[in-house]
Amino acid sequence: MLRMVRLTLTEDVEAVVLIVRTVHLSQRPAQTSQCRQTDSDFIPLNEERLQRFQKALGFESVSRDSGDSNTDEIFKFGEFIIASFPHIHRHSPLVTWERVNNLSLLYHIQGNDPSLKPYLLMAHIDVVPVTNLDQWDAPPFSGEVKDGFIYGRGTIDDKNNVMGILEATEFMLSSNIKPKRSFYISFGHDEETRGNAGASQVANLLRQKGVKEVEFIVDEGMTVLEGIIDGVAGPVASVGVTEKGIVLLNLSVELPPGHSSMPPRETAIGILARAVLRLEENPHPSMLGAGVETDMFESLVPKMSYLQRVVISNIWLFRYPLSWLLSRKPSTNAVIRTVTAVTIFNSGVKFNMIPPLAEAKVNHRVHPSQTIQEVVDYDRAVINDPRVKIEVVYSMEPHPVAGHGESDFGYQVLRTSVRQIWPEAVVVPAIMVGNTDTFNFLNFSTNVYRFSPTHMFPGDPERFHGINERMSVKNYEQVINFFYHLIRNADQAGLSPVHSAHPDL
Ligand SMILES: CCCCCCCC/C=C\CCCCCCCC(=O)NCC(=O)O
Ligand SMILES: [Zn+2]
Ligand SMILES: [Zn+2]
Repeated sequence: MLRMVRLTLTEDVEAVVLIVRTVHLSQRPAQTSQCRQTDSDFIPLNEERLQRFQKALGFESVSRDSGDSNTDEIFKFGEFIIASFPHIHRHSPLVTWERVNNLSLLYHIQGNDPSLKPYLLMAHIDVVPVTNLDQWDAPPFSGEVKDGFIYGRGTIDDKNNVMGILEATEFMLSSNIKPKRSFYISFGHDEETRGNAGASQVANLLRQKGVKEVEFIVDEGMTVLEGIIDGVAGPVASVGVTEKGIVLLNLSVELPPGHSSMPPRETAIGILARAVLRLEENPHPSMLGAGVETDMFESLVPKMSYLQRVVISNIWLFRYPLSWLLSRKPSTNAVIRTVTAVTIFNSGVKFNMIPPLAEAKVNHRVHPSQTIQEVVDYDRAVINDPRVKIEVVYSMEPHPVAGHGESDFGYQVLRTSVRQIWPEAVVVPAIMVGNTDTFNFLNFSTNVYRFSPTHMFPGDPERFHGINERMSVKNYEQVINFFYHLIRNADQAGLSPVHSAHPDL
């Protein structure tokens, strides 16, 4: 009897804690409101603009590995950009631009208020190679439109952002609109192979020019997600306010070669296969509750049912079941832990020779609550086999967390711009699960945001570096208008929105 009473009391106390915490979160201030709409605020996706994007997708500007890319195609894509946007490249006295290291591009657009610190927009002009050609619904370098979707490598990574930024800037200049705040645009040419010859050189050049600081930076990143986070209805604009680290490991096993008719009990292939299997079967622990993902879930509260609010408002209590739920999908799993991908596996010389060497590349994307050292130590313990040599090929620690509060100007400019294009969206801070060129620019600003105005539905995250990369025609129009609104909003002294989305968007 006594025990029963004690249990009831404990449950009551927990219930009160849950209710208090839930109420507190749901009382957060509402997000930005919408405002007046005028026609000059909207850039229609006419045939000319659509065709420019399709042509951009036609360049096979592929990066395969450091120093191994289609430089001819990348250069031609640059020439196409220069020829296609006359106000940016020829007519406007406000713009200075140059090629950097022959293949990347840097622009400066002069604003008329020198007291405002400039900002930086980034994107990259290279793409990853195409695989599984026979499974594409349209040729990957065609830019073909099928059932309302534009198909092609680069439609979401990252020619959408390159062309969207250019269209928005060209429209502004051709409409004789002069920005108040200066801005830079950087288009790196080797982001897909770590950006050492592209964005890194652009950063060096900016430093040489005496640029020490920018107000904020926006590069490719997380997206507008709909139906992807279980139980959350409507669009969620996830803005990467930090970025996962990366570590590339080379695992190798060396054993004496010999005749396959007299094999040893274990081969280098078998030993290495067991090591990578152990890594796959022992994922790094969930870091849920330790960082930005907590802010993300708390910002989602307005989109949730009462029961979900209770869970999200008390992650400390529901950490384990919530981690289990999120782990089921690769896209949500990537947000809560350091992930492990065995991406290359090589061995064997001849069918009747015992292999002298087996090698594998293991690519980790490191959660911001962990360090590279912790990840390598964990792997070593999991593999637990001294015959497997573990070498770090390269690594980068996770990025610092950018401000994402009510008074963080860059974040609010992004949030306002998103809400003007997707009025029903909730804007949430998030961890960028992939990597970007921003690591070259971290010394220029603490306000670094990784966001692509790509509207994604279930099945779409797999299109990154995958099969049937595509973007809807309507979404490409939103991309252009998102960047246009962002450029206009960055001119405001305060944070209140000035434009609203076109009704057709
Ligand atoms: C609970 C939160 C759910 C989040 C779901 C995430 C859905 C995925 C959406 C966007 C992911 C963008 C990642 C793509 C990375 C693109 C950049 C890139 O390729 N960089 C190079 C590299 O990382 O190797
Ligand atoms: Zn990219
Ligand atoms: Zn990519």
